[in-house]
Amino acid sequence: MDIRAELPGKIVVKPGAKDSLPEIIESLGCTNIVVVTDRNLWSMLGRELENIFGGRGIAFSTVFAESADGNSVEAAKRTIESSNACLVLGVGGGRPIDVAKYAAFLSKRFFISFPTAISHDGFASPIVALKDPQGNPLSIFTRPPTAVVVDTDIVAQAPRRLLASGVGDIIGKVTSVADARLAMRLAGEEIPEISLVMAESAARIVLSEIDELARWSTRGIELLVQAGLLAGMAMSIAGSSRPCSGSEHLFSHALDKFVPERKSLHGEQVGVGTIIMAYLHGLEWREIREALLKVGAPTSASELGVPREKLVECVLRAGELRKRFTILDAVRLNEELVLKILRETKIVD
Ligand SMILES: NC(=O)C1=CN([C@@H]2O[C@H](COP(=O)(O)OP(=O)(O)OC[C@H]3O[C@@H](n4cnc5c(N)ncnc54)[C@H](OP(=O)(O)O)[C@@H]3O)[C@@H](O)[C@H]2O)C=CC1
Ligand SMILES: O=C(CO)COP(=O)(O)O
Ligand SMILES: [Zn+2]
Repeated sequence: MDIRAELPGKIVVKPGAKDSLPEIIESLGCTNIVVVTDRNLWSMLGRELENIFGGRGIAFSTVFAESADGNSVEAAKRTIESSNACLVLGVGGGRPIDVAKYAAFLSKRFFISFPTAISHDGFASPIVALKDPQGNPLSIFTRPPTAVVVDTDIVAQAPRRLLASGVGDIIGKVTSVADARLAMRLAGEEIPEISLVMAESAARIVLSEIDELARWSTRGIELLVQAGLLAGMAMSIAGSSRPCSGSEHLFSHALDKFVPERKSLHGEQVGVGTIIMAYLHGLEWREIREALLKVGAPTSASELGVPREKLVECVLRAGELRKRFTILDAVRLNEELVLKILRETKIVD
């Protein structure tokens, strides 16, 4: 099948990578940028970045995106237009990066992704994940980042919970790829093999090196970043999140929609969803559960902070949220069977 894809133009992953930002910005012919971040992260990094940009005559405006919604994107767009910025730099976790990525895309500006934590693979992907007015997932395919710059010194200092969430999101590729292959077999869908192999490889890196990751060593952080880069590029090549988002993500999106009061992170929800969907696929769900336990990611409803009956509802209704063929379209679930699965996989008592 035809492939027509863009990938990130530059990738820098190293300790102190923040110092590479000026040369990358200048290489794009830019001297005036907008930084999209949030107040806490800017209090942590703002002075250093100010010095780095000031020292090279790079002018910048800051936009604080406390939530990833239309208002934040519009505010960022207004600042981009009013300052006639050449480029948008996203600094932070998933929310600021999504707002920066989408505002840059809509304003037709370069976008540099500078994640401060690897809590999922959005830092390296063309995807912006918003919600429609009914709370359904809106997976918007924009463009891959012009550059991905990951300062492993900064990411290594991120709360372990965030990094464990990133591990969960990457492990989810075990079932997202299984769903994609099922869709090709049973629903005649065409998906580039290269994108599936890249997504599978991302999960394999994390699963085969889980003890290194659990130490949160420099090498462990680097492996998580590399897995995220592979996943992001897989989506760029596939032209959608299909290789990296299957039934395990539908479960996560169902939690977002039907349990709005929850406090769990995307990758944490995906990790638990992967246990469930691996069971449905007849895959080795115990390996997945063990890996999540090793990095301290949630493996149960109580750790997600979701009541049992809500969790059952989310499994039963996950398939409603998106027209994307997954294992949920190939099995007939009911409350009793879902409870049996949740008990057998130790997600509920
Ligand atoms: N584009 C994509 O492919 C995807 C996008 N998403 C979107 O991403 C968002 C979820 O992203 P996620 O990262 O899980 O959650 P958040 O963006 O909400 O970040 C979680 C927390 O991480 C904190 N944080 C980030 N970096 C650091 C750091 N280095 N040190 C200390 N705290 C840090 C933030 O703190 P503070 O707020 O105080 O700065 C924030 O409270 C949602 O909007 C979701 O829709 C989800 C999946 C995929
Ligand atoms: O989270 C993602 C990949 O990890 C993006 O997936 P969605 O397209 O389901 O938002
Ligand atoms: Zn994800």
